[in-house]
Amino acid sequence: MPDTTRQQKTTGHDQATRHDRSRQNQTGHDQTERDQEDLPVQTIHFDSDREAPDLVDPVFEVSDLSVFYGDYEAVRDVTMTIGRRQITAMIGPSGCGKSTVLRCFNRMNDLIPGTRIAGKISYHGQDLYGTDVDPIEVRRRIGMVFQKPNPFPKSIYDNIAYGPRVNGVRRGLDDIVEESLHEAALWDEVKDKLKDSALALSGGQQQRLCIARTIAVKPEVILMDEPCSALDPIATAKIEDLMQRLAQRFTILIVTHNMQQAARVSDRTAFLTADVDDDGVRHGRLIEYDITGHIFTTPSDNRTEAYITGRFG
Ligand SMILES: Nc1ncnc2c1ncn2[C@@H]1O[C@H](COP(=O)(O)OP(=O)(O)OP(=O)(O)O)[C@@H](O)[C@H]1O
Repeated sequence: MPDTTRQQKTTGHDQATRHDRSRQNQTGHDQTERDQEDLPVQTIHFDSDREAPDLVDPVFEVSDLSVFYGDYEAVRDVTMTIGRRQITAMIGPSGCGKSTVLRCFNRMNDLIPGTRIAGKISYHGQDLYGTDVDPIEVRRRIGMVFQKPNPFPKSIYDNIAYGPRVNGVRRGLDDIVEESLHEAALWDEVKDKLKDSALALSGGQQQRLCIARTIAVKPEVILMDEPCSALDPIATAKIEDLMQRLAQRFTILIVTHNMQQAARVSDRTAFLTADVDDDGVRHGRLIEYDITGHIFTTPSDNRTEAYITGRFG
């Protein structure tokens, strides 16, 4: 394919080096990579002026994490540190274990029978899976927003008030509801219909309602599992704007299939993929974890390069 048909992925990235790496990919890696010469290179826009965050104040430290569903080791040996008030994206091809890893951060996998982990996740230095840790309290501090908006079949008000009520809050609910809806950038759209059913909202509004519901119990961390995959581009843009604002107060981890989204919103990006062991079993692995700008401009691993340029996955 002539070079003129290739799009420049990011500013300042060396075309010759990229081409050389591509050749290595062709010869060096697994069969999931497609024929690179036939495919256009994907354009990922990355704001290169964005400040690179450091990890001086980690919220989570993950070491040698493996996750098993029964005997099946779905994810193997993940080690990464999650910075406070940063947005960390997890990207990678379908089935590489992104959601599996995400669910470990608030022990949601505990709810799936037969699931266990090996290795360690520390939360502010404490073993998240320690025997003295209450998983319910973990899920209050580390909230989750799912792929499909899932409001309760209740009023907008009662959706937001639900979590605080369960936690025993009886006073000041009106303020909590208003603040949470403000923080989720939904207040102006719903302030006159708080008693209406949440199910009457649009998909994008429902997802912001779910974010407001998560915020209402005052978590420190918000996990988002493909939060925009069911939304149109306008609703997606609103959620992305919202994430940027929420990151001033919350630590956010997001799983996304949308690499542009990871490049647009995240401070750090983890690239996972699945490889096949000698027994023919696929295991998810963390290939590369770095500042998002590095992942999308100068990835260290050929497989990351191949994935972000659309050559496999
Ligand atoms: N509840 C479960 N029981 C058994 N295996 C599971 C379960 N959930 C996921 N798996 C397996 O674990 C592996 C990783 O799945 P996971 O859903 O975490 O990947 P993913 O990268 O999030 O995929 P996708 O991008 O398609 O959502 C897959 O092989 C999947 O089939």
